[in-house]
Amino acid sequence: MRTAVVVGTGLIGTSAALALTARGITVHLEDADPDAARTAASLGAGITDEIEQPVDLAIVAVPPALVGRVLADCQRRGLARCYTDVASVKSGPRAEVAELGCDTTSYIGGHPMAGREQSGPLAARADLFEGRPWVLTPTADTSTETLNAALELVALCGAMPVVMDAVAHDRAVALVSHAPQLVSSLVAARLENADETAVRLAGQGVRDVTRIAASDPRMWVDILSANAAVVADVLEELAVDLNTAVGSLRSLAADGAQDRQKGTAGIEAVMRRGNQGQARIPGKHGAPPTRYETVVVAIGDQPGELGRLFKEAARAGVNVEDVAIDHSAGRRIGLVQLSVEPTAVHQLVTVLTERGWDVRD
Ligand SMILES: NC(=O)C1=CN([C@@H]2O[C@H](COP(=O)(O)OP(=O)(O)OC[C@H]3O[C@@H](n4cnc5c(N)ncnc54)[C@H](O)[C@@H]3O)[C@@H](O)[C@H]2O)C=CC1
Ligand SMILES: O=C(O)C(=O)Cc1ccc(O)cc1
Repeated sequence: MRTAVVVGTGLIGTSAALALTARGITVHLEDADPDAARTAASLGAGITDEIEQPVDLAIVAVPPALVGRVLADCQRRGLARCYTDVASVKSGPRAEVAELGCDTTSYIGGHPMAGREQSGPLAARADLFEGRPWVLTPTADTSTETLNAALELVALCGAMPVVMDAVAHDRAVALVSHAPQLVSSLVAARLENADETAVRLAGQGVRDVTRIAASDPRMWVDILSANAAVVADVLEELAVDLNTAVGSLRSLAADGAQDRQKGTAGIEAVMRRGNQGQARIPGKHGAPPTRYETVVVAIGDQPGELGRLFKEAARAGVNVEDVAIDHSAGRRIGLVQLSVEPTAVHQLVTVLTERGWDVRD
């Protein structure tokens, strides 16, 4: 691939454009909002010049409900030889593409499984898709040239291609992305009118569960509208589990020993099922799930502390797999949780302690 056009230069379009530009591809940028295209260009994602000859690949990165119309328009203008999109749902856009009479040989559905809570070009990152699955949904119509162009796009973005049927894709993302988004928002919504004294106690657990509750509501209305029935099915099953958990808690709160035993068994069962499900989530770069151990280090709330800590870990020959920081309410220290391979814990704790760091048990 030598040339491409990104139509819709928001978070996802600009991230893809940055990755392609970094690999020497000439990327044209278009957006219904000229400011968005100009901003993407100023970030080094490509150029806003008119397209004079059809480019190798057009990447349609607009909200799901617009994919069909925008693709039809791009094909009418003869922008590219091959076309793909990045929408978070695949069945609706596929049906619209067919209804609008688009050329289905030169179009393949796509969905990179990576995102951020923010929207727009300023939130874009060239490495957003690095090591992440990127679903492609070819049909019997899809030409080999189109499939190959999409596979090249995925490779150039550092992602891993996963070929799926559109309906299976929508069911899968309802489970692993769309329902979790709503659950995160619902948990965060409980905090809306909560007492300040309660919210101040928030620790890493609630931060983890509510991180994606900061997402853009308009984008999620678009995504959920396009997969509403399937997500409703997932949440209905969740509601059954939720009611069972409530029943177990009521039993635990009751006086009788038998009730309490039943409650304990119920809660233990749900926790164990959760352990099993969580253990199935793939690790970094799609590797099998890895169990990391956490080393907690207290650091002063001053510039450079975190950098110094990472340097010490590197000097100890320990790879930090993940990091989270818990700020102590009202105190000027942060508790840094370094996730490392279990075999590296001893070495890291020894080195950090020797060098005067406040390592917590
Ligand atoms: N945000 C996320 O975490 C992820 C989003 N996606 C999908 O990527 C697509 C884009 O989402 P984001 O980049 O997050 O949204 P965004 O809101 O950051 O960007 C969308 C862009 O499309 C432009 N646009 C709207 N109508 C247009 C039209 N008719 N012609 C040209 N441009 C038009 C908007 O002006 C905006 O700049 C959506 O289909 C979304 O489902 C996929 C993976 C992750
Ligand atoms: O933030 C995360 O962990 C995500 O999973 C983001 C995300 C949002 C929408 C998508 O269609 C794909 C990925």
